[in-house]
Amino acid sequence: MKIAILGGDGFVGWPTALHLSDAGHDIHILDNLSRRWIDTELGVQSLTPMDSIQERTRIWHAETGRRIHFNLIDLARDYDLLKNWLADHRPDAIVHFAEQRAAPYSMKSDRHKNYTVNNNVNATHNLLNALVELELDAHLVHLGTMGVYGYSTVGAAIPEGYLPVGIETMAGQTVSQEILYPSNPGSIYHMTKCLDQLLFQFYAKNDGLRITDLHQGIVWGTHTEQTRRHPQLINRFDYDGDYGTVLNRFLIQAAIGYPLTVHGSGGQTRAFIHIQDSVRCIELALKQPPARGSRVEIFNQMTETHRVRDLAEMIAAISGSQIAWLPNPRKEAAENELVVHNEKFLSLGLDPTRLRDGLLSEIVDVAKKFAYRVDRARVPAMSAWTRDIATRINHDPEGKRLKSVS
Ligand SMILES: O=c1ccn([C@@H]2O[C@H](COP(=O)(O)OP(=O)(O)O[C@H]3O[C@H](CS(=O)(=O)O)[C@@H](O)[C@H](O)[C@H]3O)[C@@H](O)[C@H]2O)c(=O)[nH]1
Repeated sequence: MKIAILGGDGFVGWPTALHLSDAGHDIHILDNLSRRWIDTELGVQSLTPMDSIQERTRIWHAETGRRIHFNLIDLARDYDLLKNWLADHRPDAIVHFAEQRAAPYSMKSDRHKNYTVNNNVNATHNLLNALVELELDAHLVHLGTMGVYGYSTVGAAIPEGYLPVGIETMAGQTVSQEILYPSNPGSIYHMTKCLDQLLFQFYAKNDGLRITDLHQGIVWGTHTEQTRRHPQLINRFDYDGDYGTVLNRFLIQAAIGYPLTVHGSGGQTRAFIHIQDSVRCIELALKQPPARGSRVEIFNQMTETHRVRDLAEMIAAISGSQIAWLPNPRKEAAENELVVHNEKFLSLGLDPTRLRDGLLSEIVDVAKKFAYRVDRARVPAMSAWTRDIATRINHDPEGKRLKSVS
């Protein structure tokens, strides 16, 4: 297939481009390189030394003889460029990662909220709009998030996208219907993915677009089979307080002897998936396009759930690290249960990488190898969800934002 990978320079986009190229597909990356600009804005860099996208694709060609094409296009702002590119290339499938993906970054300031909403919603809408206008019947696979479901304290199992409900009619009868699972975002970033869901629902219904939405959990790990092939193909690894996700942060913190930064009681339960499984799931989803005219296909792209404090304790036990119990900069349930249905990918043959299988080698191979590149000052998560929380954190009497270390 000819596949366009929108956001193919990012943390999941790049290994996906390599994986699909390796599988024989004709890969075209469209990216505005915003993630690299945001590194510059924040004054941080990937833990792993990362080459330019042009250099990465040159190395891939030298290693494999296969070409990955790169196009500098901003989906949210360059509608005509996007439309012209789609008209010229008419891909068979499109994988859409081209959104600002960090919840703390989206909550940093009013400017960051605006940027995240404008960028994410416009990128998705421009794409859908162009597909209709060009009568392009490409299968669109979108990287959504488990965070659209929210983290209720009720603890009911989360279905794959749709919830069966009984609605009482005027005549007093109960009719059953399947509705999109009610959105319950926990950040501006997560909210944009909820808005995406509505855009997809409308365009699938109105124009018959074929859309798959992957509700992905927190990705951990760095390497995939293809990124290991050459040092310059290495994936990015974020450890800072805005873009680093919890498990990868704990791994690098353990490697540099920094107390593991648990927010609140660490009772937050979240869904996880290894980067290798993430790229496999995308390939599986591409092989299962929904029929034209059918509703949006939704998969829960996660393989296991963990409580934050259990992860911290597991890594502390392996590495001897201390745990720092910090006031939570986010507004989120202090404790939640999470049971998630993910049978669709398992039935398509996904054989999950379990946390325990991959954890130690991740610490040794990546975190320790590149620990010298860490700026410890960029480890704390400083983005507060509300003004009240910001005030509370900034007026921490100990001046260290630390509740206790154990
Ligand atoms: O040092 C830290 C960092 C995070 N947390 C806690 O860990 C949980 C997860 O935080 P995260 O930063 O790992 O994940 P999140 O903000 O939810 O976002 C990440 O995971 C999402 C999947 S999910 O969480 O919605 O399933 C993706 O959509 C996003 O792109 C990705 O950045 C939160 O309760 C947070 O308070 C800590 O305790 N300590």
